[in-house]
Amino acid sequence: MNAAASATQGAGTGAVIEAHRLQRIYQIPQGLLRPPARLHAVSDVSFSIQPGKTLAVVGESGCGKSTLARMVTLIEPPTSGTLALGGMDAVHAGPEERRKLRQMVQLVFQNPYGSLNPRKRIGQILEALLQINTRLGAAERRDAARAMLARVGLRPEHYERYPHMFSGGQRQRIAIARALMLQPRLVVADEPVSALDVSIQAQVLNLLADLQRELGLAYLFISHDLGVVRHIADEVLVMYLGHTVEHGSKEAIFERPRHPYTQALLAATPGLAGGGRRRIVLKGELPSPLNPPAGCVFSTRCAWATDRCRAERPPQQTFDGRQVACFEAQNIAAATGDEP
Ligand SMILES: Nc1ncnc2c1ncn2[C@@H]1O[C@H](COP(=O)(O)OP(=O)(O)OP(=O)(O)O)[C@@H](O)[C@H]1O
Repeated sequence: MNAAASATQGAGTGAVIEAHRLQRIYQIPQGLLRPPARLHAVSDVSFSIQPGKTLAVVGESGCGKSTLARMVTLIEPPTSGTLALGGMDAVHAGPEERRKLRQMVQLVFQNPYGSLNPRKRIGQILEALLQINTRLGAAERRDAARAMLARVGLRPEHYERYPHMFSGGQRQRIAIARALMLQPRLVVADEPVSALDVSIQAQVLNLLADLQRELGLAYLFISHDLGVVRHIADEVLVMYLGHTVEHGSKEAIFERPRHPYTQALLAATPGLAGGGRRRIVLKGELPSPLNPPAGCVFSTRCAWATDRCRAERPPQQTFDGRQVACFEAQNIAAATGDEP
């Protein structure tokens, strides 16, 4: 399939986003005498999200989650691969199409304070988006901003206040309000609750779930916290060193993880280790993406790795109702008495 044909496939499936074999390589300067090194931040990641559904992307720091978020929100182009938003090709879009695409997908960050102008009142911050992107008059913009504040659980008087006058949870509500002002279809939430107290986390997650139900939003939810992901995800994509190692329904991933890395992540999360499942403890450091292992990228830390794993990269295969990139998945399941 050529790039343009592949990028419009979301139109037929009804998916809000369809990403196919996304890759992002950074060129890292090595001084005057050596050519730049190639850092594979994201390699060959594919997924789609339907309206009203949440795909969570999980993995350790440095595995490429934020790079993926920047590609999906059109901040950075992929080095290769295709991306369609609402059935429109987002990689080859012209300026007018890009404007439409940018409204279709919005980003919520971990630390909203950094992105809220401290000198602007909340009402101004929300209205500015409408002023730039719509033809609404001043009164309509004001009504829309007030309505959005109410929708995210803030009070009308908050309209006149400045960002520093809010708590962390309230600021995240403002960031969500701002993300929704232009009626996006996809919200990319990059660690949206990691900076909040646990009790506040639950409130913000409930708000996101309510808004998703009301508005039919698709979420790409990026988190290293599997406890949070278990509450919000429909599907989970596990990344390691830029690669998808496992991708499936929340139930498949949490109840019967098949990749040793997913198993290790779950084992490391209190309360999620799972009944009689064998604990797999991660050994060693995350390798440098500038010098990734040959073969399976997880092979240097995997207790099950064979010579083949160290030499050959495992392709994604369907096993027990999910995609998993592991030559040994079946053997591990058999050895641990956990066969499908
Ligand atoms: N602009 C850039 N230039 C060069 N390398 C980059 C750039 N952005 C990210 N990287 C590298 O790409 C890899 C993936 O980074 P990324 O920030 O996407 O990971 P992450 O999973 O989001 O981590 P974290 O949770 O710490 O943000 C890392 O090795 C990082 O150093």
